[in-house]
Amino acid sequence: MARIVFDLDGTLIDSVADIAAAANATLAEVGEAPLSVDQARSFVGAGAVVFVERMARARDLPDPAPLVPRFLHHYEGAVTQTLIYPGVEAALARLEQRGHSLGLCTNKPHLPTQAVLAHLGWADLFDTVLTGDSLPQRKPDPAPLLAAFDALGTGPSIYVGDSDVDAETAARAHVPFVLFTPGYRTTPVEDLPHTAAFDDWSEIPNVIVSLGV
Ligand SMILES: O=C(O)COP(=O)(O)O
Ligand SMILES: [Mg+2]
Repeated sequence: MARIVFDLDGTLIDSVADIAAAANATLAEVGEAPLSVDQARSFVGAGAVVFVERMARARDLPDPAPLVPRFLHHYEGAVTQTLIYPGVEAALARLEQRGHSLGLCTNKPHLPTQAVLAHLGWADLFDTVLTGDSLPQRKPDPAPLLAAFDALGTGPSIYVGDSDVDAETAARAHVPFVLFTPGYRTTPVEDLPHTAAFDDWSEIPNVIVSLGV
């Protein structure tokens, strides 16, 4: 049986509306105009600090540092607009029934990750959870992904994610990468290295079988 690790934002959940709301609450506090949801989506993937750096650049703010704690404060409980992609829960239940172990490796910080997992009733769904601040390194550094696989014991490894950062992380960790194409990637599918791709969660159990694990 395999160790299957999943990314969170843009892979299991569509959370950009909550992230944009936290960003826009932050910008409002410093008298700046809001981001569009599309703009916010294009800034997600490399963690909260990089998100704030991109947001500050978009508003010509020279120093992102003071915005980081403000953004994290608004982000902590930002769960109400987040949606689970259709078919995710049935697919994860199926994989678990087949005996695979399931982990989470996200660049989302610990507090909003815990908040959204609790909100969705997923607090006990994953056998291990690595967040953007669990280790000194975050994706695309392979360390958190490798730590997630280690925590799941032994067996073949598969990483499922949506973004350019995820593709690079998997390549650097030397593990097969399964790409969820409707997520938050900013690069065409054909330009992202991947082992397999899918656009509907009902396909994932068969995709995993096709990888021979
Ligand atoms: O917080 C981010 O930037 C991205 O989170 P993810 O790694 O779950 O896609
Ligand atoms: Mg993602």
